[in-house]
Amino acid sequence: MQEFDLFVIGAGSGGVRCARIAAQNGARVAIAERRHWGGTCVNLGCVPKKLMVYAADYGREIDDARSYGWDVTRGFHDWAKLIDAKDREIERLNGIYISMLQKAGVTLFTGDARLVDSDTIEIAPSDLAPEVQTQTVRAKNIVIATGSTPHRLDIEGAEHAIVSDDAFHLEDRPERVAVIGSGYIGVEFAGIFAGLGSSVDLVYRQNLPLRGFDHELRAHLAELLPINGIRARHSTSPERIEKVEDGYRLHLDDGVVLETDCVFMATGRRPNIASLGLDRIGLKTVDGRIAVNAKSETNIPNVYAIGDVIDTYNLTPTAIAEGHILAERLFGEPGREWSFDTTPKAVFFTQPLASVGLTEEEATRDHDLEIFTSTFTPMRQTLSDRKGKVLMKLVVDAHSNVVLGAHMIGPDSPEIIQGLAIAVTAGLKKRDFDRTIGLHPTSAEEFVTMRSRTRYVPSASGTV
Ligand SMILES: Cc1cc2nc3c(=O)[nH]c(=O)nc-3n(C[C@H](O)[C@H](O)[C@H](O)COP(=O)(O)OP(=O)(O)OC[C@H]3O[C@@H](n4cnc5c(N)ncnc54)[C@H](O)[C@@H]3O)c2cc1C
Ligand SMILES: NC(=O)c1ccc[n+]([C@@H]2O[C@H](COP(=O)([O-])OP(=O)(O)OC[C@H]3O[C@@H](n4cnc5c(N)ncnc54)[C@H](O)[C@@H]3O)[C@@H](O)[C@H]2O)c1
Repeated sequence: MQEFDLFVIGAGSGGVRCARIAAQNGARVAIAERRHWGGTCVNLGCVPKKLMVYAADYGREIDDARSYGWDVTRGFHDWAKLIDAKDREIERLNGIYISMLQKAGVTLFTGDARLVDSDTIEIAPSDLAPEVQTQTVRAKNIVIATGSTPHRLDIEGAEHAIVSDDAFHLEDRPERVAVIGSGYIGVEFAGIFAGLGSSVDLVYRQNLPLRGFDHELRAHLAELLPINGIRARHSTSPERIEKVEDGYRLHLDDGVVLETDCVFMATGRRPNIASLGLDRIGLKTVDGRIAVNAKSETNIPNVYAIGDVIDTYNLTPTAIAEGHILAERLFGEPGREWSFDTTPKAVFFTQPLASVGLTEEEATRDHDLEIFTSTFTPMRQTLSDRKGKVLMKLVVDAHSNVVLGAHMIGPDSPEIIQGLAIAVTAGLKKRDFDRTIGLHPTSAEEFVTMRSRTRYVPSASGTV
């Protein structure tokens, strides 16, 4: 039987990084993948999503170019061509992931891996390689990096709905789409479909989209939805989906019935733990996720878990960081520190949103706050008369002057907030922002020229 120092289950963002760094530190490493090399981000997540966001952006840019003197009209968008080009790019990336692992000396297994006991793994044939023989191997350490899968609501007719995995492979673009859920995926795909010409309804339970983001940003996003051709159906939940001759009817609990060609459930994801044989070794789970401590350790010595399967941050850079730290701790020099608390986040909507640090609602629990905001029309939109203002916001501790959070909705906000994430991670003060000279003319310079405080917010706990 083959034996390894480390066996990684799942070749996604976290697993690939963990395997590569461990192998580069001299460990004998193997990795198993059952579906697609590179995992969700590369195949059914960040990468294809961003390519589709770009596709939608081009349509608007063609419209706006006319105001700048270009004699162009928005023609027909060829959905099949986009999907084909996207698939070719992803195939290229799959190859890069495979060769990167091989170059690092990692042994690759294609198939469905499960635990036989705490140091034995069985790899059975999967859809990616139905012809392979079942194999059993041994490993001193096992990392579970199996990611997550879209969750479907348990309502009548749920089988008629698509989830994000399907959205990347639709043969045609639906003319009418009803998106359920206003988290990351719901908001991003509402923007993609509307941008490409579909008629979009966004159905969500709360009064504002994107729970968890800064309230002021969420309110601003709610104003931008109709400007971008999206009908917000807020404060309502889906009851059932009915198949009708020319599509579907989505029945909502406020009595509204939406006629649509496609119901898209963007209602969260669940960790992939079902087929891993966790019960067999007594591995502890909590609410469907693998329970780990701050060192990615499970309750079974030498079995670790990272990424979406632990359901903590559920982002690619955090899965990568967890994999890297773990590999260095097990086989190398534990080196760098990573600041998970200041993980920046972005939602790639038509006017993207991005945030780093605390929201006003989070910060006010323990801090007296000074809030700085700026709302303006970006210069690029002035000639084109495109609607939709930029909102920028700094959340500052009133006593220490430390910038606790930076938030923005508007063009290029993810690129701008990535830079500001360094400042927030470094604990810089508002006066450091103030002494920074602007880069003109940009939208970003507004972050260093917000001089007048918009409001003072005393701590909600009243104890500061
Ligand atoms: C539509 C969408 C858009 C997203 N956009 C972004 C974004 O813009 N930015 C961002 O930071 N994050 C984004 N994410 C989230 C990001 O993709 C995930 O957080 C990230 O991929 C998690 O990495 P992971 O390694 O934990 O899991 P994954 O990347 O999901 O990898 C897990 C791998 O394990 C394999 N596997 C599972 N079980 C087994 C088994 N038993 N045997 C063998 N292999 C197995 C799976 O096939 C998969 O390839 C997006 C997600 C989605 C769905
Ligand atoms: N840009 C990015 O970084 C990015 C993009 C896409 C996905 N992701 C990651 O993938 C994860 C999954 O994305 P997601 O959008 O599916 O999940 P999410 O948790 O962000 O949003 C889920 C949505 O479904 C709704 N919902 C859940 N149960 C419901 C019910 N019973 N009835 C009605 N509505 C219900 C929620 O209210 C919410 O609006 C995200 O949390 C994020 O970590 C990140």
